[in-house]
Amino acid sequence: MYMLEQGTITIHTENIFPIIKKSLYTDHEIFLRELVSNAVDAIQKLKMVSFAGEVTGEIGEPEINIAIDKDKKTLSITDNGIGMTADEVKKYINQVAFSSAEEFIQKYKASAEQQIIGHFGLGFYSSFMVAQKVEIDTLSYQPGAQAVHWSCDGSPAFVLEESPRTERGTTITLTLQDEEQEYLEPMRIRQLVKTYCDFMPVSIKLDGEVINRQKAPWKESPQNLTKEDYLEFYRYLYPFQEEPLLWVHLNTDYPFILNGILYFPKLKPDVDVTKGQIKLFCNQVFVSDRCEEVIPKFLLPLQGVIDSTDIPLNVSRSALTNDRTVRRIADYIAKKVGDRLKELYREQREEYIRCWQDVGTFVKFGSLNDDKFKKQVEDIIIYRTTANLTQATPETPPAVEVQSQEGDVWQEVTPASGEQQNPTSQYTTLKDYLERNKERQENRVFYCTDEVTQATYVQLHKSQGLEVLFMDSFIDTHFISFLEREHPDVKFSRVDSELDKTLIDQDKSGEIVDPKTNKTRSEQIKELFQQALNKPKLNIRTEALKSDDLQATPPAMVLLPEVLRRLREMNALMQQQNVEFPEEHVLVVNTAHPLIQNLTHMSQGSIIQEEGRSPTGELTNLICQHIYDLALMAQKGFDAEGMKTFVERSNQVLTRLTER
Ligand SMILES: Nc1ncnc2c1ncn2[C@@H]1O[C@H](COP(=O)(O)OP(=O)(O)OP(=O)(O)O)[C@@H](O)[C@H]1O
Repeated sequence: MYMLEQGTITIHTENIFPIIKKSLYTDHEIFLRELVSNAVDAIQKLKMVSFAGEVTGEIGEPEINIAIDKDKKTLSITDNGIGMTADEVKKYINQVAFSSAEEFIQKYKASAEQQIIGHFGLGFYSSFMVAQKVEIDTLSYQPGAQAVHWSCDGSPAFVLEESPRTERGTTITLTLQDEEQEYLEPMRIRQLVKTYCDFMPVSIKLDGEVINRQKAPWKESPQNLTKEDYLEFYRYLYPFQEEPLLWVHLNTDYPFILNGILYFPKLKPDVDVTKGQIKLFCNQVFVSDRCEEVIPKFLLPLQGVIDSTDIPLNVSRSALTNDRTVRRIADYIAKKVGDRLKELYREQREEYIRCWQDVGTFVKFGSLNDDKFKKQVEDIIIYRTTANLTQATPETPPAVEVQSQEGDVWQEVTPASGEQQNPTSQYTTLKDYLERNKERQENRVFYCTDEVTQATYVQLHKSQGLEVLFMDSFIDTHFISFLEREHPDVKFSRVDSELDKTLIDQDKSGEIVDPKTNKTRSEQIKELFQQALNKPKLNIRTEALKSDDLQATPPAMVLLPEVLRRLREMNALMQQQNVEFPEEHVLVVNTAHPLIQNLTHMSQGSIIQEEGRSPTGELTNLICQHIYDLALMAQKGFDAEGMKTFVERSNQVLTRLTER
């Protein structure tokens, strides 16, 4: 073989390879991505010169072949791309590749300790991380080109000679180092190709079998993809996961190039919302599983793919966070997500409602964190309400979306899966709520944070025509504070924080004064409870609650004023623990309830008795305590002692009642 040249690669750092190897200690496997990327580039360059009419004849089917020779301990990557002439090898390999190697090391040292995303674009020399010897065998597409063979054993010395190769293209052969023999295992190579090269647009073969997918759906135009295509791609990316709720296809080339598909997953309580799940690609080459820097914080739980050549990849993560383009990309993503949600709200309301439970969390979190996003979505934030906004009865839920005359409220359709919320649930925006209720409760919002424990309170409001919003997702506590800042004139009260005057029957308190004691009925009841409960800090109030069905209203209710409750919630948050239910709460005794009325009659019988044991008086006390416990139950659970007392007292009361 004719020797063309023997020489040393001009680099300024003596023996660059040990440094490369050490710098990238954990990331050796990426050499394959780099070599396959070069092969894809070579094929694309050939296509370009062929389009330009510079190639005579057919260029054939482009492909990349990976071959393993366990005996020789070699791994080779062959492409039928553009190839290189001897001069090009000298220029691109000896000079370009190695000067970029040097540059990389300088950069790497400068940002020591800093993690660099995916060590992307390290290029040809990264093969020295795993190889003790690297050979290039190549034939350029140029007419009459001489094939050449280059080899280098890891020292700066190289050999360049003529090669008998007759096929256009390039073969890179690595003789693997002893400790890198894992790359002789076909399984390992398959796994690497699947990770890094799955969506590269050229078929990659191992032992004659194509092992990559090639098609990158995010590069397609959204018009060409069906719902099933998106779902299929999702299942491929995240096998064994529940179907995503919806997706956003990103597609822009100005002012930066960005493609991608982002999926809204169904949120799991155990999901780590600080850890991104989106895969970052650069020109269909996988770069990293982590690209938190590029995604707005509130969208981190999204899944899917983004692909951009405009994200700088060989910089530290902190540099990336501060990069202007990256910040603009993050803004763009937020905007696109907002647009998609608005579109869904406008065009597929029932679908929007179906997803709201999960999507709403993103939207609220985003509104809290991103002012621009907030402005975008503020009109599409919805709340489940107690209002009956349509005529449909629960037995015959409509099969399609029903809009009211105003066009601003709607009825949810029966969800296909059946596991969604109550099909008769209705939703409203805050704006519509305020508008609808402005006559009766201007600038006042009643809300419920727990449908089960606050059921009595909700029922009471509902029965008097007061509309209650359900704000029961974990983010809502913060979100209510946010809404209050946004709407300073609107007052938000939880249903159990106070009694609106609408709920109280002002006439019924029309008081009969007992001639014997000179006290009103209400005063007697209050005293009765004060004595029975003996809690100086408890504020006992008597009110006649309005009701259409006396049995459905409670005999008593515990109220915790909004301010007090929030203070307590804040303390709990800060101390990371449950804070005791404050003793300074309000007990409203419902003088209109038959139980309370019976109680006064009963106690009157006992009060006038002479001092000493009074069985009726004791029973009255027990019942008062019991009524209080029942009311308290809506606010807090029992501790062990409380539970024991409650059960014992229940039995005692029942026994006494049956004795009579
Ligand atoms: N398989 C190949 N076929 C043809 N030319 C190649 C091949 N591999 C490498 N080259 C040439 O060698 C040059 C240097 O490659 P190297 O991988 O170091 O850097 P790069 O591909 O230019 O950039 P990057 O750092 O993004 O990988 C390439 O630009 C290309 O001209």
